[in-house]
Amino acid sequence: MNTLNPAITLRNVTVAYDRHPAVHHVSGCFAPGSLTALAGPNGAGKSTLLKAIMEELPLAEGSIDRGGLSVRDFGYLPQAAEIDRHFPLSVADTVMLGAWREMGAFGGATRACAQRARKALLNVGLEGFEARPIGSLSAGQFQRVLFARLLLQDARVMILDEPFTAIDARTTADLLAIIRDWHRDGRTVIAVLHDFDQVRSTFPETLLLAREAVDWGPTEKALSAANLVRARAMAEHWDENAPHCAA
Ligand SMILES: Nc1ncnc2c1ncn2[C@@H]1O[C@H](COP(=O)(O)OP(=O)(O)OP(=O)(O)O)[C@@H](O)[C@H]1O
Repeated sequence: MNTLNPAITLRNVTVAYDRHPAVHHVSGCFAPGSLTALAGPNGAGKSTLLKAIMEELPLAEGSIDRGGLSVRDFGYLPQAAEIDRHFPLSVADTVMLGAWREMGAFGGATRACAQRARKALLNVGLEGFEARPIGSLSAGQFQRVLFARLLLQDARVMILDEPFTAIDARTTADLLAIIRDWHRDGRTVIAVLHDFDQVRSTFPETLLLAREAVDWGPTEKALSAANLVRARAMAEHWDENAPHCAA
């Protein structure tokens, strides 16, 4: 992995659907090599913010500085519900998609790449699953495959949207260990999480979002009782039809 790691800086980021803001005036910086949980109530704008960072949604206002990297340099795990598992792809092919840049558009899988895919599958506990169609996997096994794909992609920035939803404790522990390894390697990791115990045990930084940033900094401070009460109160008063910048 290239050790030159960029900061991702948000300046007054506002994202709206049909002119109704889902993320409002968020500013701050994911420092190089930081490990940040993105937390907040349902509808707080967490997925929306990740999609904006990944350029899947346009900004209504503000800017995002990716430190000279393109989103194609980022590893991205969308929410499970957004991933189509009906493609007739094998586990090995799915993992090797993580190396598409090395393979080129028509290059096909190199032997080295297939070897790395096997190693990545070993790392996520799926040795021997190479030929299985992805449609036949359990939710937890499929999540392991997606982590193997990220391992192959070897990106300096990893963006994960609810990586542990509907995943059992054993798989969650294994995948959290991979996230800790990424952090030790100096990668920048941002993950949407709902389990505050997981956040407190593994994520040094937290952005607590309730459409606006309630707090962004060291996890213990960001997830203080007062901040959580504030985030919940903000969620109770959301007006889904509020116009852009009414707040
Ligand atoms: N495609 C869309 N069109 C219109 N509104 C949307 C769309 N996607 C999300 N929203 C709205 O934007 C707001 C933020 O949604 P988002 O999915 O970003 O929240 P979240 O914090 O990720 O929530 P959760 O914890 O429930 O996954 C919600 O009010 C949601 O209804």
